[in-house]
Amino acid sequence: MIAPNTAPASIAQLLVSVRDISEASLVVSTGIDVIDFKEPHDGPLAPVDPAIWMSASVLFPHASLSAALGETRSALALAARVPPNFRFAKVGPSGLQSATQLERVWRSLALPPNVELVPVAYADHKAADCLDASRVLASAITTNRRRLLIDTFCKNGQSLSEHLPTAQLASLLSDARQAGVWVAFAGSIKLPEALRLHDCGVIPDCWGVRGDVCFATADSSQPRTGQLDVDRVNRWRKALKPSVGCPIIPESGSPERH
Ligand SMILES: O=C[C@H](O)COP(=O)(O)O
Repeated sequence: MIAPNTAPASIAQLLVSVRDISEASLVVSTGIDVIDFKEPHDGPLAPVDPAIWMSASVLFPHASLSAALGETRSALALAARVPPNFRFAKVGPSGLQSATQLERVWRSLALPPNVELVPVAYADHKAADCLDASRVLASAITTNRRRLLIDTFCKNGQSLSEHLPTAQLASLLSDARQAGVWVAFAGSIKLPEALRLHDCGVIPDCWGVRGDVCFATADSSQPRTGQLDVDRVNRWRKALKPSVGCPIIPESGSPERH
């Protein structure tokens, strides 16, 4: 077992990426923690149409909502359009090769005051032409960010732990925990892989999934472009939180039903 220096969270949150209101409606009552809007056909963090964000902000006002904003150019263009009651906005670092560049982009995002930036690090950072996860984490810590999502840039079926060995994931988690940074793991992660990491004591604060909660597609390397399968979402939710009922639990408040 690889034990991070500080105690891991025993129950991780679950973020599920959806592409539209109909998929969001399917998951809102499943007990997942974050509903993340992302267009899986267009890349690792592609934004959906901002009109979908607006509808979600009205239809699911009590859910923890997240928007993928893409990489630098689209994130800068879209940040101000994220609805003020969204909780998170995820921004990718591709093409940013220095901490100075990365931190400048983060600073320049005109997000509404209560929408928290979730900086993203790519496990396959060379393919994304950017800093590696430990350097993105270091920037997050020095600029007092509270969140980090470690994802994969290439969505070709290779998962997070095929790019980063378990010991490295444990070390990133340990460094993040010591600095009080919440970490989500994503990147073509399948439930058995998450459970294996749990068994090793490598437990992030949150798991982010898309491909593993979709119906199979004709192209097995692209499961994330399939249709969302609520049974698979429930399988993840039950595996992570066997005793939790159906509420979405805002981090700062008490459970609320929808
Ligand atoms: O933020 C999480 C991602 O949407 C995960 O997507 P994926 O499981 O298809 O890599």
